[in-house]
Amino acid sequence: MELNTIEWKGNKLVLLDQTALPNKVSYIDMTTVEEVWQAIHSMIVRGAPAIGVTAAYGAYIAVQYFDGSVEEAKYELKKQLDYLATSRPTAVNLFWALERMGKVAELFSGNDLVEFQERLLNEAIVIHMEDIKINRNIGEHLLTLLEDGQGVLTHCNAGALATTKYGTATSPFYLAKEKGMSLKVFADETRPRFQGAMLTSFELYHAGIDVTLITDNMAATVMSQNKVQAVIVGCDRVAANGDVANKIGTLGVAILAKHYGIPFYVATPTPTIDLNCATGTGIPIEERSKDEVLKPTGQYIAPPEVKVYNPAFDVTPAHLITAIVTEKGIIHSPNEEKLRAVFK
Ligand SMILES: CSC[C@H]1O[C@H](OP(=O)(O)O)[C@H](O)[C@@H]1O
Repeated sequence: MELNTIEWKGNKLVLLDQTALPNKVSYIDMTTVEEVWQAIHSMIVRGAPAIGVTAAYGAYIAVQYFDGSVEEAKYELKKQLDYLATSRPTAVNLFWALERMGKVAELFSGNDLVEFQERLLNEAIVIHMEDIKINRNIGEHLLTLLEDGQGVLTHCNAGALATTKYGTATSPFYLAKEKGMSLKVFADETRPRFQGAMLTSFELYHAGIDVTLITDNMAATVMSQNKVQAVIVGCDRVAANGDVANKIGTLGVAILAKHYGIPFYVATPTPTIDLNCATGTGIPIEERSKDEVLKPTGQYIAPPEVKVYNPAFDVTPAHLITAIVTEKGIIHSPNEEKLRAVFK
């Protein structure tokens, strides 16, 4: 089943509605910047790389039909970049992509509005195409750390649905299948939004990849039963010292992996590394609505009035991470010196 998370079709952005999966495969056209903002905020599109690519197209859409001078278009774009930056706070790819779009405008010195608009669309398409290459390269590097027949646990969805193809944490699973290797994937369901159940098990099953869905509280047991030889997760922001923000529950999985002596790998596109953020304590952690916890499937599972704490991400300290794997290579025992070297 070919699923296009994000597609630029002629003159509009088409997004796969990830809130409807796995029961319905449906697509939504994005023709205004407000629709793009809402799609990111409501998680119609989610996953750090996918958010970045979507925001880049959103920046173009914001001035796609603008009528006025280039200077006025630049002013409008700046306003809309700031607006898109409020859609979600944790995945740094959002801000990285918006900054790239802003740079195109800053460097544009012409007076031709159509050329200005074309430059912006072209940058969004470049960011989109780069994402596909980045993910495949991450998969190639991760595959060197795995052996045929191994069990690999993943948390949340850092899959093709969180990116524009292959995924980051799931990239080695797709490449292994291409190469005739077989990996056994254990996908945590990942409460409270169930990205592992609704998205990871869905995409891997339909790709013919051996995937077993487990509840979050089964991770310790499958590790204790030697079913897992590696853990691979995605990330939303890596701090300069190697601390990693990822979906809530990742920290617990990392602690379990350390306890059982299982390598814990973080699949990391370099745009997700934020050297301006010194440590994990500086990463803004999104808190989402109490209803995501109270009503996971529409029915209350607890008293509606009860207090709820719903941080969407947690931070795994660098010392629990065996390696951060980027499209440029493998960073064993990550630290600031090694992360900064990636950009030299
Ligand atoms: C490669 S996707 C990174 C990351 O994004 C997901 O969060 P969300 O579904 O809330 O956007 C999850 O943390 C993934 O690991």
